[in-house]
Amino acid sequence: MAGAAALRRSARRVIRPDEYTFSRTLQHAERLLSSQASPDRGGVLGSELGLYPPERIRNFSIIAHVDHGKSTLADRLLELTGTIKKGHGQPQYLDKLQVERERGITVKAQTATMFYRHAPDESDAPNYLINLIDTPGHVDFSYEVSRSLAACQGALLVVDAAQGVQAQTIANFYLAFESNLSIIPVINKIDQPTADPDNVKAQLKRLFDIDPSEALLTSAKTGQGLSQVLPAVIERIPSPPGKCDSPVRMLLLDSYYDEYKGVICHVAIVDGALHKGDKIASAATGRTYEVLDVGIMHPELTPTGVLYTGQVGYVISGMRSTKEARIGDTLHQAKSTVEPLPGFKPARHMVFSGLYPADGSDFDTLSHAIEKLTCNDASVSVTKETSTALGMGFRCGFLGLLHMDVFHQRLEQEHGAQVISTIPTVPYIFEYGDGSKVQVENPATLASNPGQRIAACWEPTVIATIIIPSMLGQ
Ligand SMILES: Nc1nc2c(ncn2[C@@H]2O[C@H](COP(=O)(O)OP(=O)(O)OP(=O)(O)O)[C@@H](O)[C@H]2O)c(=O)[nH]1
Repeated sequence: MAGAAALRRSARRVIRPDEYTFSRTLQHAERLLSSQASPDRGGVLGSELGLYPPERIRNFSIIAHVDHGKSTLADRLLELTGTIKKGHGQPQYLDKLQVERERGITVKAQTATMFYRHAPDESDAPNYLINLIDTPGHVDFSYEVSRSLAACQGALLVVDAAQGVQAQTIANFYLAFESNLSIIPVINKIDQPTADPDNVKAQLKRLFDIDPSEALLTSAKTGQGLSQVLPAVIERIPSPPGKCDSPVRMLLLDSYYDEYKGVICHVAIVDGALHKGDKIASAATGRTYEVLDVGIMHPELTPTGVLYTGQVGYVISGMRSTKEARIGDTLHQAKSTVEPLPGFKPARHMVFSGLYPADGSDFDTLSHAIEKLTCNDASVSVTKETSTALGMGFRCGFLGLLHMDVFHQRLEQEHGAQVISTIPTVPYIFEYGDGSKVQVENPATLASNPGQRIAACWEPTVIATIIIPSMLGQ
């Protein structure tokens, strides 16, 4: 235990006259030691999490237009806090899917817990627990963004210093604004020769009424200005609300299926504490489960045995399929009655397409692949359909064309399915002479002779606001 002795020594070296500092530093070292001794119990962080009451927790998202640098900024923050090693050789760490890496886009929101030391505490032990949620920038995935924001009290609004405010900056700003989040503007990529931070500050003032003095100027590439980011998170974003001594109540943010571990739910603990072995119930289905494993994303699944009020982490509770893990559901202590949390707006499917196996005999393989993938992407709707030309297949609803493309690519890459997809269509509503209406997602399902006259037909329209630079408007 030479390492243990060194840790103890380093803990003692930083002892200050202040007793609180002393005990925290020593406790931190002890936790590290116990984790080294029993890594499988979740170690480092098990009982250490108890050192972070809600006032020492910050939960925030990074929101931005696509490619403005969210994932790179997230990498830098993870490095700054020692959550990942510098030069870990895997840029955009939180972009884990192959499709995300190939296309350079974030598709799925990801969470990471960081431990950070913020003045005025004098010890060198971390004194804040910060949960960072990296969200997708493309409009098709705004459903992921709004879900993530429900677990946050604040957001970094990242804007490219050269491109300025773009369409998704506006859409994401309003998502965060409507969720009452504290917004910290971050003007990123100031290293670029065409960067014009003053112009971006003026845009932020004009469009969102953000005081220019609030903007942080950063380069996630060179590291310039990054040291201001986490202090701003701590000083400007409120701590999560919640009652520590109430029975446990948590919001189910996301779920995915792991071949070995089963359904893994991401949760935000709103009230109380959740321990391994606890019995919990779903407010949506009434089913009860035993907590088999619980922990944080640090940045990978790290068992801790417990999660306290205000913390964000994962729970494994023997759910068989992600259909049981309804996103937006409230999980709570079994046998207690609790007020369910508000949940989320359901996903609205904008585009429908038929998916068929390239070889008709592979229907079962495709069916299996779709089932597995929808376990990790609950925003896709799936119904079976049959086409005279293509045989048995599925009609799937997506949030947009990019979402459809990404789903298709994931089916092929992650599940080895060979897929033919039909031309995407939008849902239509037909109204008959008697006033009855029918929504049609697949042209084949519209009765060719319904026995009545079609009085009207509607297709989706959007109410759009077009914002263009004033130069082009003249
Ligand atoms: N010059 C410069 N380039 C940057 C900076 N930050 C990020 N980039 C680059 O900008 C590109 C997009 O960065 P990402 O971090 O993937 O952007 P994102 O906002 O996460 O993109 P999505 O996940 O698709 O929404 C990458 O090529 C980065 O290397 C910066 O501060 N300066």
